[in-house]
Amino acid sequence: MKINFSKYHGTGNDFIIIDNLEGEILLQQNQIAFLCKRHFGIGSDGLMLVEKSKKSDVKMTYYNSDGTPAQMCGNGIRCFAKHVYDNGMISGKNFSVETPAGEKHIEIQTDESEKAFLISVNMGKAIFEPKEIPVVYEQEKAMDIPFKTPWGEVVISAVSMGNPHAVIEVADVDSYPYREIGPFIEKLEFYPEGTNVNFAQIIDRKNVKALTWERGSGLTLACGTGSCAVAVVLHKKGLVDKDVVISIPGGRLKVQIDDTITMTGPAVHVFDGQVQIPKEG
Ligand SMILES: N[C@@H](CCC[C@H](N)C(=O)O)C(=O)O
Repeated sequence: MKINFSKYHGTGNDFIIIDNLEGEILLQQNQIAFLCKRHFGIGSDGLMLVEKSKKSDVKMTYYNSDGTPAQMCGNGIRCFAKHVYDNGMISGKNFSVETPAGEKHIEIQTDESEKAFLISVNMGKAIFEPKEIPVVYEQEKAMDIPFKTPWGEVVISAVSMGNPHAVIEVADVDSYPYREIGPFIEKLEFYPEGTNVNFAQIIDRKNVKALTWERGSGLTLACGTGSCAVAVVLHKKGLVDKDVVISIPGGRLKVQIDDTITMTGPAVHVFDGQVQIPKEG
């Protein structure tokens, strides 16, 4: 079977987007993993299907590069929003997207030439209840929990942005052993569904440098939900303001904390193509 796809990135977090408004495309885990595989497939951090929604304007179904589903993707939803907007699948610059993490609201911000193109997503509320993240923890909030690792003690704050996150404050992201500690924390039994792992270095009250080891995708150049998780955890601890710029290897994301959290950043269309899908199994 051959299918059409589009390739996007949001601050270097890259995605394959496939239109499935007719519901004819059913991809197995190994097929998604093949498409996302660098050097062998198209290559991406994740894959999204555009689907019909009964309650919102459109529905986003998201998969990590290993083919596992995830509830939400912050960079992904901006790319998804640009795709459905540019291809006339929705009308207007404000619309809603159904995700497994609830309905998200999009605002496309353009100048008249449509050259300056930013997308804001209302990401909803951050979730701190241990059972809802989920983490195995009996107290009210799983903040500042120490864990022993082969590379020394690591202190984690757990939060959900619709998907699970660990936030670890570090003195210097670049020299931190994130390649070892990321996959170790991702698979801790403390997170029964696994977790995304964010390393955060506070620059000042409005700027944080961060890096994310993503559940199901590994090290990426950016993570939108991870950037929100970093901002909200550091704000809760009184360390940063309500408006924070998160600098990640692929660019910068603006996070505004209010009753709900708004994330703003770019989305870039890279190319379109057609690909032969390998057999299931
Ligand atoms: N890249 C994403 C998050 C994608 C999902 C994540 N790996 C998970 O399994 O929860 C983002 O920009 O938020």
